[in-house]
Amino acid sequence: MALDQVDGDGRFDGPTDDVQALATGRTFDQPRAEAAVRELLIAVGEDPDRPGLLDTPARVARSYREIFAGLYVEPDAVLNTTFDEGHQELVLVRNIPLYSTCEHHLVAFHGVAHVGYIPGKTGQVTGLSKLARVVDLYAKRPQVQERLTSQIADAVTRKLQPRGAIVVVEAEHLCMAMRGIRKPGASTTTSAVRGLFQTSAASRSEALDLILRK
Ligand SMILES: Nc1nc2c(ncn2[C@@H]2O[C@H](COP(=O)(O)OP(=O)(O)OP(=O)(O)O)[C@@H](O)[C@H]2O)c(=O)[nH]1
Ligand SMILES: [Zn+2]
Repeated sequence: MALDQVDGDGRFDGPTDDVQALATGRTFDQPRAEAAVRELLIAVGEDPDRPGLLDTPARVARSYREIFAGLYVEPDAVLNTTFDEGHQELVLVRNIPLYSTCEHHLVAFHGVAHVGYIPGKTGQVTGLSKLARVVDLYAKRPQVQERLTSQIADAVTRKLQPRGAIVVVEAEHLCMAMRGIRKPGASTTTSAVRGLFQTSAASRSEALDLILRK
């Protein structure tokens, strides 16, 4: 499967077979999104026919296509690429930049994700970039931070069958910064642990020490 043909924005450049293997069955409706943005501009009291806004509906629609690219791709498929390294200890990718969209307000939350796992008996590992791709694809959906964190941990557990998986997400929610309660700088940390990290406090705290080390 040619996963590198799935760009960060979810566009497919590969042959049809690859698209079928990865597609979720959802599609993006560009004309409908454009019409909705035009309606929204009218609803907020703007004139969508003034020169500065003429291209805005099409532009915003394309932007949504990119921001929600993870709706059209099956994230698990990213983890189909594995290889046998016989490695039996922690693999941890820290500080994976993350941009997602709060499903309550459709504004951004952004920060970093840390993804770690201890390979299963066979020592089967995946490419490091694949962990970042899974983060990216689940982030590019309407989300809440808790679900995003769990979905990443569950995908790693399902696909790699590791002895344990741990995911920590640290993010700032613009819905709490630019509006509403207006607390810029407030940071939310969520974690999801699976397998050994649930049962062994020592393994969990060792991983958390490494993850949160500055
Ligand atoms: N648990 C959780 N809450 C979130 C997340 N993103 C946004 N929220 C919260 O979702 C809640 C939605 O609350 P509502 O009362 O329905 O909406 P609202 O009137 O716009 O709320 P305010 O943001 O407090 O103005 C808010 O408290 C947000 O802070 C998230 O990822 N996880
Ligand atoms: Zn929000």
